[in-house]
Amino acid sequence: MASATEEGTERGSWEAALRRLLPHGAPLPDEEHLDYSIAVGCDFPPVPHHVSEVESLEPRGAPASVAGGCGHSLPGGPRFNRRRSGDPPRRMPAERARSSSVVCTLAEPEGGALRSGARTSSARGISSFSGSARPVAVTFGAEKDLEEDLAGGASAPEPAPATARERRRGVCFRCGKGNLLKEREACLVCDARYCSNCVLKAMGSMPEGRKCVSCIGRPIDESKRSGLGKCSKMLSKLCSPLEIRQVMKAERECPANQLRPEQLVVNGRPLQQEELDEVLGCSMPPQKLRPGRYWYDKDSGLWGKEGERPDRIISSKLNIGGKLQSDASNGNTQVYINGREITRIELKVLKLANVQCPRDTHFWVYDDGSYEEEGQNNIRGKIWEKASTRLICSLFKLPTPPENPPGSKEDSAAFSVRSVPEYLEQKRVQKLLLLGLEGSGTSTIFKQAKYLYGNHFSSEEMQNMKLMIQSSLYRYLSTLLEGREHFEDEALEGKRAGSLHYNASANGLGGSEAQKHNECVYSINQRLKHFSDWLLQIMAMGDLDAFFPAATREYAPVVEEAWKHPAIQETYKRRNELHFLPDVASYFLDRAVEISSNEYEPTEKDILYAEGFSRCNGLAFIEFSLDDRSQISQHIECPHPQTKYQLIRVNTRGLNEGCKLLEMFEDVRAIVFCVSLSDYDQMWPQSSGELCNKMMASKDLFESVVNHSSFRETPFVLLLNKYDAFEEKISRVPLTVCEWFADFSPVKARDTNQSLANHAYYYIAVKFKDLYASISNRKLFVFQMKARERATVHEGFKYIQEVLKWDDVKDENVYGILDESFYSCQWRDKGDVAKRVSHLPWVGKAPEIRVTGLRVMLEVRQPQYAYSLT
Ligand SMILES: Nc1nc2c(ncn2[C@@H]2O[C@H](COP(=O)(O)OP(=O)(O)OP(=O)(O)O)[C@@H](O)[C@H]2O)c(=O)[nH]1
Ligand SMILES: [Mg+2]
Repeated sequence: MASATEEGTERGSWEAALRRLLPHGAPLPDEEHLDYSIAVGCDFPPVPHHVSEVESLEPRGAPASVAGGCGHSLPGGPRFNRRRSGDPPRRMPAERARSSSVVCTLAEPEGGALRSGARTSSARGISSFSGSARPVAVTFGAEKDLEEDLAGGASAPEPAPATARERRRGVCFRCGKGNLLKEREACLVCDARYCSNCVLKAMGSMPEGRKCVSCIGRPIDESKRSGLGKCSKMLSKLCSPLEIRQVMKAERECPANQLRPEQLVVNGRPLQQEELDEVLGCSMPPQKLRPGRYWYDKDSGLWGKEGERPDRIISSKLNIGGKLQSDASNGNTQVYINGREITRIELKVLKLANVQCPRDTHFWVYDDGSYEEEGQNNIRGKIWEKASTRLICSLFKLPTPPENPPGSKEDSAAFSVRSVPEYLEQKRVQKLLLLGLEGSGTSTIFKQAKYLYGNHFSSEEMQNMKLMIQSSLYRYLSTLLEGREHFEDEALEGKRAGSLHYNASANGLGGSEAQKHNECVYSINQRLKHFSDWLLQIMAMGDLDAFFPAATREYAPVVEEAWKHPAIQETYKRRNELHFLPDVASYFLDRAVEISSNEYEPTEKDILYAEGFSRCNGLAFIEFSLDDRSQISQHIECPHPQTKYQLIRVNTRGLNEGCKLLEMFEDVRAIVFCVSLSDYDQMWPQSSGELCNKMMASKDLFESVVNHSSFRETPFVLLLNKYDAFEEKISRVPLTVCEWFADFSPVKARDTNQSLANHAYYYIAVKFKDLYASISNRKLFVFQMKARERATVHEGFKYIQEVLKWDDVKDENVYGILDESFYSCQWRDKGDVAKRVSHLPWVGKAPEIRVTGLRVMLEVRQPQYAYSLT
């Protein structure tokens, strides 16, 4: 009875409700034909988390675009699910946890990562969310995954849904609009990409950073780890700086985005949570750690990927992972460090650092770099002590311990672990190897690059440069004094031989008269003679650096006196005969006293005019970018990272010491070889000590580098430098003094109305091109330079950049037309091209300008030149 009454009441209530909805007087349908959805839909507001509780649409089977959901609203507006009003909502515990986290985030921004400053975006998140009731169920994916996630399960982080990845790049996952050129913000978990209109709606208040609301709590896609905390340009336009800071902080620091211990396997064993804490909490943790298998040498602190060479040094003595295995880094050198067989590159660097390591040597290396042979109890030195070793290590991507380890007195706050410089981790670093015979201008180009691209000289480098300039004064003076002695002997000899008669009668003359006849324009007084003998002796013993600069101030007045002495000035007039006296000698000797003073600070010009870069090391490098985007602030990640160049300069001394050094540069992107045009009449001591023409010496060096097996596939750019000095010299000294240029005909220059220097320049360029073509089947790129003029150095680097771009696409044969140009460039429009080439002295007639695809191609050919070659 009771149940009959209940049934009657229930029936009465739905009939009443239905009657209210139907037109007045319309008959009620019988129960079989009732459509429940009308009434039920009204009972359930279109709030996403309520909707998601309903499981009637089989989320597993839903297409991924819906299941991935991520804010992508379905056409046709809100959709409700069929459910009988009496049915209790059924949901999994995991689902409940997930949806409540969403609710909390959205409803209480203060409780999430975004506090007061973040309200705008969270508010936006809420309104949009309720406005577009999102499809069902959806995002909350498979129950199993959820359970695992919440339990901090042992499985690897769930990859982003494949369908999300497969989506076309330019299409927004929410509004479906596509535009390849527009930036998209991607979810760190599922890689769903959103346009600027949708990103805040899809990601809400971002309590864990850039994740779709539905991905909150899930581990990130590991490939995105390096981008954590780096804001995009799009987001920086949408949110206030404070909001950005908080979102980025949350992205970096929230627990869900952290590595899990089992993702790290060290020496063959997955880490425990305490071990991970120890690694991350030590004073020198491995930066930018990613999941993977690593080896760790707890004695030295060396750390690397399993099967690879070490890539950083972290704190030593950490109790983590298993035991270090001998094959941890896959070395095959039969040389061992702390039980690990080291790799070939480590062995090479050890050899360069003068560590004796024949086969079957077992070393113990400690965290301060000191090392000893196993069982010998005798520290033999410190591996990373010398600056040159550190430099070589960083060039070859081997780590070195920091100079001021954290916690040391010097600088604990400013410490940053940069065992491998950051740029080496970026793929877009292009190494350029700058080579050339001594004096060709490589240091000048290097220094100009420092000035040009904001890499200023450190105080240590300035001090080095100052000492170098001060000691060169003595080198120049000693060359002059030596020349003077030689010229004096020559003159007196001539005098004696020329007047035998005079000599005979001179025997009868008094002392002062006789002395007069033993003098000539090259003679100096007794005091200077003493100084000269002393200096020349020091030079002969190679002790210059031991005496100077300590003695610079003391002797400065004598240097000045000697330089101004008529005998030295006479000697200087014959400087063409003094092969080791560079042009800059007078520039510095004129200011001997000023330069020798303690207060002397080299000017920019002094630095550029000084020879070389530093006295000791033959190897130097800098890194720079040529794109004009340097002003982009550091915390805004550029969607297309700038191409960085690493300019590595090796001087000839470095080359002589070991062409083996060149082997280690096989990964350079281009060889930039520098030749001084004005060397054609200079002499140069060969390794045998014999003098040869300096241009010939340059040619030999060029040939040996082109022939080097490491550079078979490497583009070559030849910089023909010192065009200014060459222009001045060519009218005085014929090019034919150099045997290689014996067939040069200046007459043809007159025929073609070119300047002699211009004509000679092309002649030399083609000589090098021909030489190159006889060895390599690649093409030689030639650029004319005046390295003392900064603008031409910048042009030179731009040119190199274009060569590399060309090299990247050449196989696609887009630029096949470039075959024989001396100077080929791609610029944005023809006007730009014309402007850029107009100042180049060798652009004879109007250059040929072609439009190829999106770019303008410039080709400059020299038809006249072809004729003068025949
Ligand atoms: N006139 C002129 N002098 C230049 C030019 N480029 C470099 N020099 C000068 O040539 C001298 C030697 O140049 P460096 O740059 O030291 O030559 P390098 O190739 O580095 O030689 P090392 O450092 O000695 O191996 C310096 O005095 C420079 O100022 C140039 O284009 N024109
Ligand atoms: Mg030099």
